[in-house]
Amino acid sequence: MSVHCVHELDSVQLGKINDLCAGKPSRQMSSRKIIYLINPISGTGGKFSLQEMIRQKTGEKGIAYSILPTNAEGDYAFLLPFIEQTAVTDIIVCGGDGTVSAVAAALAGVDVRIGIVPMGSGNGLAFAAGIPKDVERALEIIFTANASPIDGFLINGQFSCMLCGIGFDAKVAEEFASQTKRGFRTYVRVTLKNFFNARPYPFRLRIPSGNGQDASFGEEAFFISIANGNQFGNNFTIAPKASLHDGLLDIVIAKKTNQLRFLVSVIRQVMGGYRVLAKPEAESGARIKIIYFQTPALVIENPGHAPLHIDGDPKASASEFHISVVPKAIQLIQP
Ligand SMILES: Nc1ncnc2c1ncn2[C@@H]1O[C@H](COP(=O)(O)OP(=O)(O)OP(=O)(O)O)[C@@H](O)[C@H]1O
Repeated sequence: MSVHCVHELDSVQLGKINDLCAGKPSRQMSSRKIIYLINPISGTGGKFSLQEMIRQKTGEKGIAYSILPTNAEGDYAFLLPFIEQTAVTDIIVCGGDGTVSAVAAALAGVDVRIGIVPMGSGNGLAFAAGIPKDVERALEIIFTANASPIDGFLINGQFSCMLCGIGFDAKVAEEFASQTKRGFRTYVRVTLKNFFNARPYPFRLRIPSGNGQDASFGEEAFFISIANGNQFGNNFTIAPKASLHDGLLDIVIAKKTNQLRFLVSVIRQVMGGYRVLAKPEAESGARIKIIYFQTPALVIENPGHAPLHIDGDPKASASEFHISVVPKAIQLIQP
């Protein structure tokens, strides 16, 4: 297979991937061909032993494979020619949500299986799908489990597969991205630091109804989460009723209140204490501190220019966000 549009790959990497695609499976070989993408900086652990385990386990299964590094730009379009000519059957992301998100964005709608070996700081999509952090068990799922479709969504044309946030959690994501050390502890430290300075932002939401009678309401809030998966990561389930494949987005609005109530209401939400509202607009002026509802699409006006993150990575914000679900966007290997 000759390859173009692969400026991210050096000649050694290109050689590896061409060998993988050119090789014909022997009688003992599986018909699967896997590309593992390893993020060298995600999470806290070194990735040397991971590479060793991948080599050992994938070799034992008789599956042809290649291991490549991820790239800081999050550009994975170079994978398409390999997949579209059906040579490569599986792309396995060894990294966190940011890496999964960038790979999924490039491969949405493409006929390829995507697997995850959770090696990030939060691993929200992997945990929402029931993929364990233990590398050996995660690899076993890749070898034995089926792939099934999960939704994604678009926010102002940018793809997300797990969760976007506008406001407080985006501020945390922004500061986290500039830390030299990643991992869970860094998340906790940065979250606590920002918590005491958290401030509400003004928002206006419009929820299309399909019959021309859109619901609309304004709200001051610390953050709005738009969730396809159920969590921020680390099993912190901000959208406890979310399903990865129901064609709906779970929207969580943490309304303006004092810092203590903000904390208590978020904890209550994580514990499943707030029900999903059929008419969220009816609750906007009420005492309830978390508004939780489900919708396939919505528009959020953001006049206070609250910051945005997409799947944990900070992104440029906007004064208005148009958000809609993309049903069955990717094929995820999951237990
Ligand atoms: N080869 C690379 N060199 C430097 N940075 C990289 C490389 N590949 C990816 N990145 C960066 O890694 C970041 C994404 O990391 P990732 O989301 O996988 O891990 P994490 O943030 O530790 O975990 P999580 O998102 O689960 O909290 C992106 O900012 C991306 O630019």
